[in-house]
Amino acid sequence: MDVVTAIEGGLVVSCQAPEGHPLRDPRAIVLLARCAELGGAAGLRVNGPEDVRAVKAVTGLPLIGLAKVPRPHARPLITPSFALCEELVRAGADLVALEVTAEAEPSAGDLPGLVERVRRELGVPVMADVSTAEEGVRAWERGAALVSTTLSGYTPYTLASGPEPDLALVGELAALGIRMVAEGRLRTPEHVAEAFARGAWSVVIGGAITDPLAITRHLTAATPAGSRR
Ligand SMILES: CC(=O)N[C@H](C=O)[C@@H](O)[C@H](O)[C@H](O)COP(=O)(O)O
Repeated sequence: MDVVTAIEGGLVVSCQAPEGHPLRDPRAIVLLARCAELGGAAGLRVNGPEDVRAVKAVTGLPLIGLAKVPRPHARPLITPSFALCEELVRAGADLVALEVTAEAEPSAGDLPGLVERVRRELGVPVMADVSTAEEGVRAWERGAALVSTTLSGYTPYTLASGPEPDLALVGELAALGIRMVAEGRLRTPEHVAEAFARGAWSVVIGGAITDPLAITRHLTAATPAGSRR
């Protein structure tokens, strides 16, 4: 079965940990991936060729690879070059996630063109991480197999969108026939059900599953001791 079909109607778990996080170790990412697989995940989303290679060695689940490129005083860009896509595929990614945003385009170049090129030259489907409907439509028209709401709330022109996932964007683009992935700030079964009710192809969840540091902080803040800190 192809990777896009394999994740239809399922949960993809994003197993990532940034520099400085206690789980920033490929061995820890592998353990998170194994938990996700045992828990019934339909796929995995993994950052960087090193982690992709490590996870690929222990699971048969469809593997979405991305490569975050850090920037000073700004969020990292998601896979902003063909060379990074090539590395991810060499490491075992079945599908490449790359951003198609107006924010990245001035430095990264023609991102819808990159979608097309990756599909044609590397022979893998592309998940376009976008922040607006316009970006989603541009990516879809140039051959993205999936469009994900990953960056809604993270580009300067969408920062006002708040703590909830942008499920309205899922619904808006799914209504146009675009294969949509709901990603970013999903935390509850209700978020998951709502995403599918609005036409999502699949959902991606990261921190709510794979970041015990953030979950602990969130819960300690509700304790008397935590709120005194
Ligand atoms: C904005 C950005 O760079 N998002 C990244 C994309 O890969 C990851 O840091 C997120 O964890 C992932 O999108 C899942 O989202 P959440 O962790 O909210 O469930």
